Order: sequence, then C-alpha cells, then structure tokens
Amino acid sequence: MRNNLILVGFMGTGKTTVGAALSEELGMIHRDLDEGIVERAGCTIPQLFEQKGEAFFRDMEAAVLADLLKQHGLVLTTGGGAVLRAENVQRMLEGGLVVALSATEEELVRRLERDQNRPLLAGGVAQRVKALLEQRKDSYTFAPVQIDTTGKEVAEIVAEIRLAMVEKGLIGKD
Ligand SMILES: Nc1ncnc2c1ncn2[C@@H]1O[C@H](COP(=O)(O)OP(=O)(O)OP(=O)(O)O)[C@@H](O)[C@H]1O
Ligand SMILES: O=C(O)C1=C[C@@H](O)[C@@H](O)[C@H](O)C1
Ligand SMILES: [Mg+2]
Repeated sequence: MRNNLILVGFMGTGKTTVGAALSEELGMIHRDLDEGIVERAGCTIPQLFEQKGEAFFRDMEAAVLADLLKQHGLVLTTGGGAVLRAENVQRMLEGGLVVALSATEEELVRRLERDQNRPLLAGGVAQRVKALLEQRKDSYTFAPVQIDTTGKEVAEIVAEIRLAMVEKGLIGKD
C-alpha cells in the first residue's frame, strides 16, 4: 500500500470539501478526481454526461484515477461513483489508505439541493438521492476507515481522519 489518502463516499458526503481542508492542514497535495476529469475533457461534468454519456464518463474516470494513483503523498478525493468499478476499488486499495465518508439521507439532500453540478441528481434531488443510496448501499463498505459526517463540522471530520492516518501508520503523530 502506498501513502496516499483516498476519500470515497456518496455525493455530498463532503469528500472535496474535507479533502481540501485536510491537505492544507497536513501540507499534502490535494487532487480531486472530478476536477481531473474536467481538465482532461475540457468541459463540465454535466456537459460530458450530456454530450458523451455516462459510459464515456466512467471510462475517463477510470483512466484519470489510474494516472493520479501513480503519484505518492496525495490527498485524493474521488467522485461518488468512482467505486462502482471493481478495477478502481482495487487501484484505490493498493494506492493508499481509503477512508469512506457517509451522512444520513436527510443531511445529503440538504447539502445537495443547492447544487446543479451533478447530472445523476437532475430532475429531483430527494428522489434521486433515495434511489441511488439504495443502489449503492454496499458500495463504500470496502474502505477500512468509515466516518459518519452527519452534523459534524469539517474541522472535526479532518481531526478524525488525521487520527486514522496516525493509527494506520500513514503519518506520524505531529
Ligand atoms: N460537514 C459538512 N457539514 C455541512 N455541509 C457540508 C459538510 N461537508 C460538505 N458540506 C457541503 O456539502 C456540499 C457537498 O460537498 P462536497 O462537494 O465536498 O461533496 P462531495 O462528497 O465531494 O460530492 P461529489 O461526490 O459529488 O463530488 C457542499 O455544499 C459543501 O459545502
Ligand atoms: O456519484 C456519482 O456517480 C457521481 C458523483 C460526482 O462526484 C461526479 O463524479 C458525477 O456527477 C457522478
Ligand atoms: Mg467532490
């Protein structure tokens, strides 16, 4: 296992937000898989879904993930669906410590209602979150560290992840 810290979890669990704060605190480089896809594609994620379809997006997601995981010492934040391919999960487990963030359905809907950037939630955030959570209920359990973010401040979640990183030997105590 290499020394990247990889955040997985359903849309809206706060991977990108928490990853940015964690990397700043630890002086690690933060890379976000969705942002890497946007850079490579030269368009937004909703445009990519609309113009090329989800299968094309998933292929690009796997390719960008493989490239990013050639690096060391990253805080890598993934998209909510990056765990859907077994090949990606294997790469993540080999690439570092995988931490899964979660939150209750109600909290996810509250967080996601304000945002228009997620094509899989178009047409009704509450119904789409419910259906996708049901479909993906076992998709994040492979991660050795599980953190429920419901009702927690970002700083509190960052502290929990730091503790897990120390316990798993990824970083020292100070
Ligand atoms: N602990 C938290 N408490 C309250 N709001 C939060 C928390 N963490 C993140 N948010 C808010 O929830 C929204 C989604 O967060 P973010 O984009 O970080 O999620 P994500 O897990 O990266 O989602 P995606 O899988 O779609 O990339 C943002 O508006 C963010 O400010
Ligand atoms: O959960 C998902 O399948 C997705 C989550 C987002 O991070 C993006 O990767 C995209 O909108 C798809
Ligand atoms: Mg994100």
